[in-house]
Amino acid sequence: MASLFVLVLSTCVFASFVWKLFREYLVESPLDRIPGPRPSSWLAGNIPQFYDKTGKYYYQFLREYGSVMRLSGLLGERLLFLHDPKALHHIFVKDQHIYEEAPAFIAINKVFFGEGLLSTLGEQHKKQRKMLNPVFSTGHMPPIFYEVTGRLQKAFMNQVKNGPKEIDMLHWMSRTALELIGQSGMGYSFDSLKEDAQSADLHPYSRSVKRFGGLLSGTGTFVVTSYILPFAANFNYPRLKRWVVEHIPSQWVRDLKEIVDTIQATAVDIYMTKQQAMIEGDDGKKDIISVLVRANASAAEEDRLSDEEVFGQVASLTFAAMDTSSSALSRIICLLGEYQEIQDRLRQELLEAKKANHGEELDYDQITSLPFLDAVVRETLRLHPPLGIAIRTARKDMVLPFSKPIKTTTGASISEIIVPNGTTLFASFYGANANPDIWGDDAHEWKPERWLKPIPEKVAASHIPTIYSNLMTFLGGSRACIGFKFAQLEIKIVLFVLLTSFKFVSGTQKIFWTMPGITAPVIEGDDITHPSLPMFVTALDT
Ligand code: HEM
Repeated sequence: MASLFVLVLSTCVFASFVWKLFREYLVESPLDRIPGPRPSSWLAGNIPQFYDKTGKYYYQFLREYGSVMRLSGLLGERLLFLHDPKALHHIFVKDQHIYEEAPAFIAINKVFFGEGLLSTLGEQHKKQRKMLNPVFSTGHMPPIFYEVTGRLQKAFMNQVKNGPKEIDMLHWMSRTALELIGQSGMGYSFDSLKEDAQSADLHPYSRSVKRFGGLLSGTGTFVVTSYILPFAANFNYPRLKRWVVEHIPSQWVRDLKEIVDTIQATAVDIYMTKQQAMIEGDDGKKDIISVLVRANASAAEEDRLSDEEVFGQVASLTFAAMDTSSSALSRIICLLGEYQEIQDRLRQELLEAKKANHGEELDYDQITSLPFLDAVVRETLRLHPPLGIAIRTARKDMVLPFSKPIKTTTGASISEIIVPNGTTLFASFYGANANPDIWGDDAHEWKPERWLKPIPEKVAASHIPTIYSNLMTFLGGSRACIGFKFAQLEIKIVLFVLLTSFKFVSGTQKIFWTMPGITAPVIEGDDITHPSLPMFVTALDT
């Protein structure tokens, strides 16, 4: 019986390939009749020369992801890489309703996180943002942030009280980020942040999310993520779906199922606790989901989210907040380990602010007004965006204009490009944030002090889709990061607490940062599915 289902499933997948190829190659697009240059091959080796002046981002991207790209090209996908500001403005702002989230991503998110912001499109997504935007602007977070970071500080102190020690910063930043979103987002504790907790003691959610990226990357999983998951996400017979999944004889499928189950079970647990608290009249909690549940209960009928949609936000927010913030924090501390003079200057600013505040923790206004802390955070998020790309799919034949002509591999100069319906577009945040045409010749250097001066006129005039400092790090337009203020505050408070107590020095091993997905540090020679960032930590004499 199980093999019959596998056979039916494979036939459906095969039929969908054939239909795709037929649609791409045999059905004429109106754009085919328009004369004009277009890449001779949408895939092949032309990607770096054609779309990337710097080369750096795409070469690494292709090295780590190249086989997936080639396979998707063979299957008839059209892929377009770009970072031109005008083109990006069209994709994420002007014509954002045409350039939608790639179907495979929406499907993966739906399977794993339910009906939250990460997996909805169009009017449903708009409705969810309308309900959630005010919830995020309430800014009650500092006290709980300090409670969590206080535990982190204690855990570090216990480890280094007898002298400097090499500590995996990524491990600790991930645990801290999860506990921060758990406590301030859901009023839920994922991690006690005890220093002696072993991997097996961590919350199952934490272990599951860590395995999620690794299991879903690589050529082997490409067909599943691009074709089977979209099919599964829209197959609305949950019992049958579960039965099929349980009978597929594959360890990989069993692992994925376990991850989905853990993420969903955690979200259910959190959501049910909230509902119960509401019933019992405990409605004073200020975490994001409690505020959302209350706002939803009193919203007009047409604006109200369903239970599935509120529940979907729990898993979506936890996932969206965890690895992004911990990646950003790890990168900043890694750079401060390399640039000791910048670490000293930053520490001095933080210690002076603490002293001026009589040794007390800084409130929201105080911490957000520290100029050098802000400069270090901005510069790191500019040059090293935790998420390197946004992927969109054109839902109509379009023509995409460039701000200045670019050369094709055949040597022709073009100032716009034809984008047929179905083309997948990869927008490079790194390419846009470090574009020398906008940021100047030192665009690729990490220089926090650039933020202490007025930003170049060209930056302000670039019209990059943005909600943060003319950078694409948190994107712009209707799908921009809803947690960008939360993330900045969290990063600043963790840095404040750690740098006023400890000194950080680079570890002995060489580190490189992976690029597709959320960037993560890996020791050179280690498997990229096991990221880590060992650094020497010393307690300060204060
Ligand atoms: C440094 C940390 C962070 C970075 C760099 C970041 C970046 C981004 C980016 C680039 C997107 C758009 C992705 C796309 O559409 O392709 C996004 C979306 C999102 N982020 Fe963040 N994020 C961060 C932290 C957070 C935090 C802390 C939260 C929650 C508290 C959060 C919640 C979300 C949500 C829910 C979305 C989906 C928004 C939508 O589709 O309407 N993020 N983030």
